[in-house]
Amino acid sequence: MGRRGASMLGVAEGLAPPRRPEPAWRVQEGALLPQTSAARLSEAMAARVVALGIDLGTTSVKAALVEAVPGDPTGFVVLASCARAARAEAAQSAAAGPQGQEQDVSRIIQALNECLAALPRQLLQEVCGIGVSGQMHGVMFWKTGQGCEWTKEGTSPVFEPGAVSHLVTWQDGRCSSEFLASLPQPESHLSVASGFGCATIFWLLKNSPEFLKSYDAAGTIHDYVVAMLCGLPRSLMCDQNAASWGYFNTQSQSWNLEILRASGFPVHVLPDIAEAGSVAGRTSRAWFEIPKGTQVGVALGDLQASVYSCMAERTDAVLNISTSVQLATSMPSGFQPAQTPDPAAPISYFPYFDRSYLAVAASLNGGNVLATFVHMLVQWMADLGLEVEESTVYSCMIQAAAQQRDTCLTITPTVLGERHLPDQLASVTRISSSALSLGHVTRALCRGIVQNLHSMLPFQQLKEWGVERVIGSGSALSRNEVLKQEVQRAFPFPVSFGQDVDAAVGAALVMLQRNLNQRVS
Ligand SMILES: Nc1ncnc2c1ncn2[C@@H]1O[C@H](COP(=O)(O)OP(=O)(O)OP(=O)(O)O)[C@@H](O)[C@H]1O
Ligand SMILES: O=C(CO)[C@@H](O)[C@H](O)[C@H](O)[C@H](O)CO
Repeated sequence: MGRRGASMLGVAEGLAPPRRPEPAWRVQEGALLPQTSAARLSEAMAARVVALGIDLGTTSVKAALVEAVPGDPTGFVVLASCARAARAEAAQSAAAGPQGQEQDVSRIIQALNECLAALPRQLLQEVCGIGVSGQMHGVMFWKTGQGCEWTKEGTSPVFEPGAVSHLVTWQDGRCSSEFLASLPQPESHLSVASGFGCATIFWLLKNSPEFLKSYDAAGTIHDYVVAMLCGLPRSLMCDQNAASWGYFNTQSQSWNLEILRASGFPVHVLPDIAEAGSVAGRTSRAWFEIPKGTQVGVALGDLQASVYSCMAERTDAVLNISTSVQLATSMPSGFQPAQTPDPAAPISYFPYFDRSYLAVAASLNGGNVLATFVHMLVQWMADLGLEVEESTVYSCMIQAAAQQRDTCLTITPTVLGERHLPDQLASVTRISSSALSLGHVTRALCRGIVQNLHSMLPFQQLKEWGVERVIGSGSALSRNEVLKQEVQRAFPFPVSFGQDVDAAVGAALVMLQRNLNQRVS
């Protein structure tokens, strides 16, 4: 993979993220680093290479310190990791109404700071690259030059958000079907849904034009963090995130500027585009114990970063269940999606690395459905005068469902609708008086999440595409035995379960590989 052309910013020396990344920089001599002499290779490998990966998720922030171990079968080791609940839901905005979903950026950065503070200080000093990923589709705004303030937390230098808006997340439902239908047709293979950055900006343009005048930069939450760490003069975004905003053409790697301008869209806030896997800049100051001048990668989509962390073979599919669900497999090299968006299609083609694509069934309804059920129970209990911790509810319901191996209760769990069927909400059928226990309901919810995914991408279809194995990731899956059982029951393949800091590890791996490539070239 070389330079992509003048329109791409921040593309440094060629990084070659492999299509099947797990053994990427496990040195399979010659395969990945063909011009490298054995002497230079062993010299490079002798030095310790540690990268920090960060994932700014919807529910939690995660950080992982990952070291390259060339002799190890996996090629890397996670030295330390940390996750912190963000608890960032902002109060309902009057303009957006109950469909709005916004998060408070200060809380997300606070959770990030807590994660960094919990990692071993000495290892942070050794970090040679920082990779960041996060919740795709969402948008936040800031004022260039005033996006943050640097301060100290204890003895550690940290930044705190300055002139920033809330983050309007991918779960935001303010753009109704009618509103979306009123927008111009994008020149892209991806259609535009509520919660996509450009749809949200169009909505703000129509409903809160004054709000937009307060800011001159926009990005995802992870683009914001990269911009603050590096002190970037303009916001910078990779094609993975740009595609998830809508009105971005992945073939020409450019925004649909003419279409957007013609509709009065504030194109000046759109980020510049960089190649996924390239370096956005270097830290402009020391951050915690990480030295000033450390390379920071352009922020990646959480979907792509999770897949990167665990898809090892061409015949693998990745099932990630965290707040939402994604089932992804890679398309053959050279694949190009049809250039017309199809809003009714349940499968999307998202850009991966090196101009390749992932075929993805991206369901909006995953762990968040279980979280909604838990909130409902906790609220009902409070209404009944009882107090119970959410974590207690999770463990009791998972235990109850583990003992309830089957159920006739059927739950279609689409409380958020789906992007291809926004108005089809959840339903419960086949309710009998003997199937109302906590175990029945939880089993039916977990089964429903998996069955809903199956309705979007029938698992047999994966077989036809040559998939032989499914790798499960995401903490809603790793923490829930019943969900794992339902996954194993539904897939006609062996399923292996990975780690729950997957996207953070994936983001770190991209930086590690880049660093190793630089050392040996
Ligand atoms: N105590 C618990 N036991 C089991 N599952 C839990 C528990 N607490 C939360 N969960 C599940 O984990 C989900 C959150 O997963 P995770 O922390 O991976 O989210 P996230 O990384 O922010 O998501 P995303 O990457 O999609 O943005 C919740 O939606 C819920 O279903
Ligand atoms: O789950 C998410 C954020 O926590 C999303 O970013 C998903 O990754 C995304 O919705 C999906 O992967 C693709 O649309």
